[in-house]
Amino acid sequence: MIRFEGVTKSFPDGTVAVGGLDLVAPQGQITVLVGPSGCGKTTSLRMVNRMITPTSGRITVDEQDTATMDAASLRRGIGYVIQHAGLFPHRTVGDNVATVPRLLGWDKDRARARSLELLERVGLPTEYAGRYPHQLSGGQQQRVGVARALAADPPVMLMDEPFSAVDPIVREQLQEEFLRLQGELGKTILFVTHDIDEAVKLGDQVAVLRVGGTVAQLADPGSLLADPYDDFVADFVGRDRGYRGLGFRSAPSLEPHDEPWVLLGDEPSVHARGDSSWLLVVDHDRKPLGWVEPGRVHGAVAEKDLHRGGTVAARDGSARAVLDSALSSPSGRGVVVDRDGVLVGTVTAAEVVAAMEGHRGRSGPGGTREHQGPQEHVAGPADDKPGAG
Ligand SMILES: Nc1ncnc2c1ncn2[C@@H]1O[C@H](COP(=O)(O)OP(=O)(O)OP(=O)(O)O)[C@@H](O)[C@H]1O
Repeated sequence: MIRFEGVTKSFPDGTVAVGGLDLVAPQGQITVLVGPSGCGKTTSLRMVNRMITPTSGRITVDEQDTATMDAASLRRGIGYVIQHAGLFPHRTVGDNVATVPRLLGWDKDRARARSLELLERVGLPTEYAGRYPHQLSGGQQQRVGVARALAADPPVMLMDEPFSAVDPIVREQLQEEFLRLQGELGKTILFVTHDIDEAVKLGDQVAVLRVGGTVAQLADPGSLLADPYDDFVADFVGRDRGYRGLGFRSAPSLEPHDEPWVLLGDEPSVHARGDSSWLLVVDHDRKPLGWVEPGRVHGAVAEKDLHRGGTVAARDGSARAVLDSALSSPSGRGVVVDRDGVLVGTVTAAEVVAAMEGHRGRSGPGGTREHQGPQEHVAGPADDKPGAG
């Protein structure tokens, strides 16, 4: 656990980068610091491993006051990942990953074995151990950066915009893999980003900071999108937050309809066509492949006949995924599958919305108000807030 208690940082030129930060990053969770440029995210992060010394206040890591610890050993016990990975250019990838284990006195063979294990873990071929950083793509370098931070198995990780310097597709892959890895490792992570979408995707909790380095709101991602504390947070969280917030609500319980289907390679029989101008195509495991217009298919259904635009939603997935499957389906019927990807049936957007409205009627508007407010306590009544309601 990382705890900030009334932490401030003023630089000699008078800039107050952090103006009294109170925040707890709980054990085994990802806490994201997000906010506009210059709001003190990086400064806050770097005070944890004492690359920057706080002006006042206290930071503890697992209840130990960092100010009383030896700075070098504090840093060795904390994984640190930065934008552009910050790899040593003249050291091989393997040696980069082995940096902290070697500093900790591990022998060469053990450090090397650990290095190879970690490269595999972050999805890189072990042959890359012999390469130099410039021989890797940006995304691969970031993976090495993560491997290096994990090398000595630190319980705490600080990550400063680690995925910002790569293109959106690679970034998404890195985020997915990071979440998978965290699912296995359960580190206590403080993660800095300026990208609210990244924050709500990765954070167990998200702290939105104001310029001056104070917490405007600390909340889980679903609550942040459903109930921003004030106009600043609402603006920062951005447009489409109602729709994006559905990503954090479970799919409403509704019974999908049986959907007629045809096997790829078979001819659509009159029975399979049903009344619709669209027919669902599945494989031998009854996993959906796409939709066809039976009137345009001559003979057996072939790959080239398939419309693949529709998304597929897991029955126990998010409300957003189920609604999207209906909205993206050419037939207007969203495909719902079970955990193995096997067809369960279809739902329409109107049915999904009706089910969500029914649920809202039972639970009241606005979702939860837990986790709201600037510093971990419930803020004043909603009516007092500018722009509330
Ligand atoms: N060494 C320094 N001397 C003076 N001011 C500094 C110093 N380092 C940072 N600052 C100022 O402190 C404030 C916070 O900087 P910080 O880098 O923590 O912000 P940030 O939220 O990480 O920003 P960004 O998203 O743009 O990286 C900024 O106004 C910055 O200019």
